[in-house]
Amino acid sequence: MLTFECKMGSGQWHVERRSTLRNDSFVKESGSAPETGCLSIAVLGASGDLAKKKTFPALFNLFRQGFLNPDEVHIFGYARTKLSDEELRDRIRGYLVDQKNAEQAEALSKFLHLIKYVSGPYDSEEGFQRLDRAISEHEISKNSSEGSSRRLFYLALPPSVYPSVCKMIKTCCMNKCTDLGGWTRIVVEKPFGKDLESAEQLSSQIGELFDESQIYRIDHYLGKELVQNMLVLRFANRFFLPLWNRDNIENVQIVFREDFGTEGRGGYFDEYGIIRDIIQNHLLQASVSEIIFMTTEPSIKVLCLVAMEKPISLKPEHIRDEKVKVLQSVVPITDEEVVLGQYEGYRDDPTVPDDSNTPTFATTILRIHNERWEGVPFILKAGKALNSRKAEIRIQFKDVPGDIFRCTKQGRNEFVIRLQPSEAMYMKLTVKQPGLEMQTVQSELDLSYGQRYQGVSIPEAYERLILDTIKGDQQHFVRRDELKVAWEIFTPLLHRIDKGEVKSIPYEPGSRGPKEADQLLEKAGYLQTHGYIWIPPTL
Ligand SMILES: NC(=O)C1=CN([C@@H]2O[C@H](COP(=O)(O)OP(=O)(O)OC[C@H]3O[C@@H](n4cnc5c(N)ncnc54)[C@H](OP(=O)(O)O)[C@@H]3O)[C@@H](O)[C@H]2O)C=CC1
Ligand SMILES: O=C1O[C@H](COP(=O)(O)O)[C@@H](O)[C@H](O)[C@H]1O
Repeated sequence: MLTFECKMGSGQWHVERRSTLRNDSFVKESGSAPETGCLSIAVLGASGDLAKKKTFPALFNLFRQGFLNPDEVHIFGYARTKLSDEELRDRIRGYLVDQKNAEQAEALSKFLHLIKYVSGPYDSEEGFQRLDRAISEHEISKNSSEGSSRRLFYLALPPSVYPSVCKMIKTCCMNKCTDLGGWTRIVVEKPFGKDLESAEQLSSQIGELFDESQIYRIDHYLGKELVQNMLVLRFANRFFLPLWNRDNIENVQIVFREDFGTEGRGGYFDEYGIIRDIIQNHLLQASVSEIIFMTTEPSIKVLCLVAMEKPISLKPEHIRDEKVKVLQSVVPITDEEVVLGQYEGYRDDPTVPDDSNTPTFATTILRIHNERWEGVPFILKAGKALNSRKAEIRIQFKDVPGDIFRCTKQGRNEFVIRLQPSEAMYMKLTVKQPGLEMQTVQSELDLSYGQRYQGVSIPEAYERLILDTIKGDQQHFVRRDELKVAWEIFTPLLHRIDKGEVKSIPYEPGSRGPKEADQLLEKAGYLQTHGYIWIPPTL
């Protein structure tokens, strides 16, 4: 159900519930078919941070909402740490649910009973044979015929162990036959490699073991509600079609900000930095293939969805083809269009070297050499320990030609897609200031989800993507060629940073980042609206 609002005579908002307007042709086109049969989900690295904070909570939410049928599903945790089933359950319990919610408490207890833990190393057959036996016992207990059972392996592990783990799965844990629709799929987290060469090497190692259709490279930004809305927004609305090009758009910004630092992940982060952690993946691309690579790199993925041409259909391969094309049109990044920063205090983490140049902030401009986007800067900005937490896409339009109101100084039209928090889309526009005088003022047309879709819970990105992997829908995952082009764009810059040729400028935690980044934006043509700020409406 969706909620719709209408303004009543009293000036009160009345919230009306109507059935969701579902377009079944979309479901058919996207190629996912319903599947049934025994489902075993193995979370490898179950003792870790991602597993407890994201993977198990997403599985629990799917279970609670009826997407994981207790008559078919079993969940296995696997890691080296020695734990009993009960100890694993105790570790994750607090992350799954609001303990005071009685309704959820009952579901929680049922969910936890579906979880079994197997301990073993990542590079020896013995542990994986035990995992296979545990899975087989479950399949037998459910009377599942061999050919229909489904096995999903979620690698919540550091990428360094992906090759050996994939080899062990292939040797010991594959679904024995697939003649009744059964399958084995692998979900892989980001970062998938450190540069073009290492990513390609990893792709080849895994590619020798699994078909692309079995690999799901996750980028959880592709699972965010408003990222998923991009195609609909762009291609189902007459408003946008004629405007979405270099004739009307001055610049595009894709921004990721966090108001906290690396918080205990300093060792990992220092090896990768903000470009590999956020920009090269989340902000840039928007999907790659059936080993499921769960990557969390939002910038590149988001850029693809903003800049790509209309796909010939909604089939995952058609969408991913368009994404690859737009990435292939990105020209090499120049050092003049990059500002790096590192927050003061970052090196206090004992796992970070005292002389680290690793950026915790970066603004970089990408230029797309094609008919639609020539001359339009795509500004990708990501930073940790800044003054706010948000992720958004900001499309700034050109000034109105022959402006009789002389209002350009107040601000340009902007279309903003707020991915998080407080999901929203709003259009900043100039209107007449209400009153007797003819004065203009900045205002907005606002679609705030919290207000517009009251009572509709927006799924977590991981929930949606795990469900897609179960359904076999690869649309929102990263295909190998997409990953390759994404690395091609950033590898030369990353190598220059690694060699210390591009320096990170210190910035104060809780600030906007280095002032040089704002100067770069201004140079690129971004005009900030002064004296106006959008405030998410409260109910
Ligand atoms: N944490 C997060 O918020 C996010 C993480 N990711 C990605 O998800 C994956 C897992 O991340 P996260 O859970 O934070 O990682 P952790 O460091 O918590 O590692 C997960 C588990 O892997 C095992 N492990 C850790 N280091 C090694 C090693 N060097 N060799 C072998 N096994 C090791 C440990 O289990 P044991 O010792 O018991 O075997 C650990 O519990 C990574 O690829 C990460 O980049 C992506 C997005 C967000
Ligand atoms: O992939 C990652 O994403 C998180 C931010 O995810 P979000 O969904 O909370 O926006 C980021 O903190 C982390 O550094 C990165 O690895």
